[in-house]
Amino acid sequence: MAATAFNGSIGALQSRGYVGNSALYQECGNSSLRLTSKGFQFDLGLSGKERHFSRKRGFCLIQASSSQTTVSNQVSTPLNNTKVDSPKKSSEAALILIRHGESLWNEKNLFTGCVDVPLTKKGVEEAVEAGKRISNIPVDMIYTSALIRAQMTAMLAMTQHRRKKVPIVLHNESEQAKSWSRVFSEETERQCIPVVTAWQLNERMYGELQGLNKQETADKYGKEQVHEWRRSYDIPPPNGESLEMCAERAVAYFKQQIEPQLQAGKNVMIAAHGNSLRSIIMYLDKLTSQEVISLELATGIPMLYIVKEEKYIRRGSPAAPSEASVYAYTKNLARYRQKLDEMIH
Ligand SMILES: O=C(O)[C@@H](CO)OP(=O)(O)O
Repeated sequence: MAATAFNGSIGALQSRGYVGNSALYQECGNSSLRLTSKGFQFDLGLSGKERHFSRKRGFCLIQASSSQTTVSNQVSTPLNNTKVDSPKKSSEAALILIRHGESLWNEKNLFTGCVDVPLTKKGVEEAVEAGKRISNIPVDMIYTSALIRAQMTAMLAMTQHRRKKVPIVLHNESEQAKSWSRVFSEETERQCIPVVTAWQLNERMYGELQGLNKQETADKYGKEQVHEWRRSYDIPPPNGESLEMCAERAVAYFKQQIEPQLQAGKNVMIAAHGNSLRSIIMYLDKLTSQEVISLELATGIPMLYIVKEEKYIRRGSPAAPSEASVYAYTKNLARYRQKLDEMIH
């Protein structure tokens, strides 16, 4: 793990969220302190009180925490020898994926596919909870499927966002719809998050299984056959889409419409479905058709990726809004967190 120079105090690191509940401080030389926290390492120049603190304790472990961290050692440091405060253009971006909360047909254990079923009360609560987990992560654009359960999830999640920008569904289906939904204030537009709805992100079309009970179908056709229909890569359910067919539209849409936004540094949230997201994750994580069989997504759990130099770095699910380590992933996120804190306090 490479250490990096940081021009600031320990307090500054703490307030930016790089140092959380547990950190290993180690003196290295007269005036510097090496700090290891959340899989990151920083060399701190010390002055006065801080030098005294480190001398006194030498090598110490600060109070351990119960909060889990999703940082992995893949990323050595977010700072790259740059001051956190100095703004620098970067094409790093955050990508949040959320499978919709529980729907009324999830609850009844029915194959849903492209049938447009709303959320249950539990699904609403899951979406709100998901929103809390990502409430500190910047969102510039939202993509949802054309189905109400994904749209409800996105909107409910955004009610929890600290930045309080207003998600606005774009209506580009006709020239009239476009012109009738125009906003005439640039300032108001800046306070909005465009929401693009796309059928290509819809759940995989389940064909003649739509509306059938999953357990009864397994009893009738056998557990293995039903598992093949539900999870295999290239075997479609009767008259429906296989995951491969679903990927042909969902991943193509992701590459054509969403990837360019990420490459331009926009932070994107996608609210979609078990199988359309499985196909996108297969692309992001370069999973094989064998590996994707065991990929299962829970309802209402946000997953974070950092997009850096055209690579997707999976960061798992932020455990809580106070999950400080999320902001150590990129300089932009660190700056955003700092600004947000300044705005709110
Ligand atoms: O019924 C569906 O549309 C999907 C998602 O709920 O089910 P499965 O998990 O079987 O792919």
